Amino acid sequence: MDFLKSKGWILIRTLGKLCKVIYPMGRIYFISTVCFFAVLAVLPIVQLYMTKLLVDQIALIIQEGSDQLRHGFELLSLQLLLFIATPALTEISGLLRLRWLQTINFSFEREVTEKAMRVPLLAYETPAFYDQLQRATAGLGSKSVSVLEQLLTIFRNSLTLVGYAIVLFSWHWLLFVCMLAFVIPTLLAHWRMGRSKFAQTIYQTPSYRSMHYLQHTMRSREASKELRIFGHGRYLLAVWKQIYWKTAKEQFNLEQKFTKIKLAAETVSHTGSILLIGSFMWVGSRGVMTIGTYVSLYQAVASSQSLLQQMAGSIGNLYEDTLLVHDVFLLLDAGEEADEQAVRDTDRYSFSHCLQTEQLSFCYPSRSADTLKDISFSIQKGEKVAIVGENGAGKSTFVKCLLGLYPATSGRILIDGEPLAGDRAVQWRKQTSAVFQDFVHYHLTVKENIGISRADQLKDEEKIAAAAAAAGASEMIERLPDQYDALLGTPFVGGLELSGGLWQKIALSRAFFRDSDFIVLDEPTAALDPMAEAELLGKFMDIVEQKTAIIVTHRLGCCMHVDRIVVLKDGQIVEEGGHAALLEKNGEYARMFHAQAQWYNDKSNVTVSAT
Ligand SMILES: Nc1ncnc2c1ncn2[C@@H]1O[C@H](COP(=O)(O)OP(=O)(O)OP(=O)(O)O)[C@@H](O)[C@H]1O
Repeated sequence: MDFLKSKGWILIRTLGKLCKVIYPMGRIYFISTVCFFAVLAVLPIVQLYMTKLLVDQIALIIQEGSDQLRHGFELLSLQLLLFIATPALTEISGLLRLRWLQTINFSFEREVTEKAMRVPLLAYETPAFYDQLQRATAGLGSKSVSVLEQLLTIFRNSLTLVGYAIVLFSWHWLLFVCMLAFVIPTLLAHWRMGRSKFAQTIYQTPSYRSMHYLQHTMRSREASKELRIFGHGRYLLAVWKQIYWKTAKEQFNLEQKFTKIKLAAETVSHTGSILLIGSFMWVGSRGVMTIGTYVSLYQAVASSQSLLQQMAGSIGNLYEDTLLVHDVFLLLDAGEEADEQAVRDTDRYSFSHCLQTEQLSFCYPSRSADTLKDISFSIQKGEKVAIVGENGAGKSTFVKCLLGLYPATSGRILIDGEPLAGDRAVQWRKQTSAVFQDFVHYHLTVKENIGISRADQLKDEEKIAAAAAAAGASEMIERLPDQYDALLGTPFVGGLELSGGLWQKIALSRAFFRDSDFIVLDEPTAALDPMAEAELLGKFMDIVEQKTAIIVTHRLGCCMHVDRIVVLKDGQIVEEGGHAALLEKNGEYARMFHAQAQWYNDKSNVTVSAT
């Protein structure tokens, strides 16, 4: 908000930057659009001159008779040409402009999307980032285009105005100066309105996000079941309605306030123009002016007044839109993780020894207390470790730190003794693979769902089939009508919906498809049936044989297969060791294990006693 204070400077800088960014996006369109605008700017002046010639010629024909007719028809032919040329040029320039604007829109949409994929993951933990992203999504392309259109309109109107100014100057210099003075109140009104509207957009962004969220929830497939069972649609609708009318009222009030100011300003401007035209009538009454001159002066005053009003509006809109574009440029200039493209495959770093953390602490930006506290941990290349602990212990957060997705708030994460940051973090991620708890259901084909973890190998059908087999998904895929080409997800025509467990198998296949040294599986069997879980865990060690693997799980049965178990509690490691050793220790792990085992035993007891 600081930049609201230094408004003029921001405006100039942002416009300069916008032109610099936009020019390379379509040089030909840029130059041709400017040329067309220049020609279209001159045409009204030519028309004004033509009107004067025609009116004077008609007066001559009335006075002198048919001798003057021939020249009159010549002038009419020119007038016809002008009538045809003006709309033709307008249409052609409109088409050119459309193509140019499409190019700009595409480039900016792509930039914002790429930016969203490149910012550090931690940005997604701050509401300010979502606000900025929402504004950018709501239209960097269209706002930039609007800025350009305003600029071009101002440029075209200025050129036309120069023509009118010459006509007015030719009579008296004071005429044009008066015209300029009359429009100053309107200009100030639009300028202030532009600034206020921008401030309102910034202020209302969180409300807009809330509205979008509520609308999405009420219309989404995910929430549709609960909405019908719990019937809370009316409640959500009422919340949405309250926010909608609050923001709408604020906008209406602002518009109402400025409508009054604009009307007052325009009244001043129109009164001034009428006074000027009245003065022409007075001069005309003294016989100093031809009828043609009177008509052209009248037209020059009326048209330049309308142009100046339009320009005042355009300047106000330009101001508002430029501030919004500046806000989006702030997002585009925000810090990024090291550039994935720049960290080339040839720079690929090979994990050879050990991943470790030294007194690692991590705090989410929205929280005051550390989620991970002072964790010192290491995993050797090839080792398989299970991380267990109660809900909220910090398991998922910890593995995200190990994957280089979150940076340490204090302490260090080291890969083969080197800190995990910058290029090294990007290089490290190229060697990692993961299945997160909230893995994505891509509404793409089965093949794409599996192969996008190595998009460059998407055509390797054998490898895709092998990854599916490793995750126990082959049989299910082969039963689908189009097998690996089947489209998943019902939102699109022909899409198939899978069960939760089958989606999880697809997510596992995706993780296995990626050639990675390090793999993290966060609750990989949560949605699997007992048979599928047993099958996956049975061959898990074979699948990850060559890899370093971490499995986060609440199903403690699978801990028997790993080399080491780490128990997290309140963001700290409280126990570490093998299954047997931890049971013998009779601590946190043993307590959790027995709680689960007892449940199975109790059930089996019930079954036994019942039979
Ligand atoms: N994005 C976030 N922003 C703020 N706090 C978060 C965020 N994600 C998780 N937390 C908090 O961090 C703590 C640890 O969460 P985490 O998901 O790492 O636990 P977990 O051990 O994986 O839990 P579970 O077994 O339920 O999956 C919790 O108190 C949680 O509320």
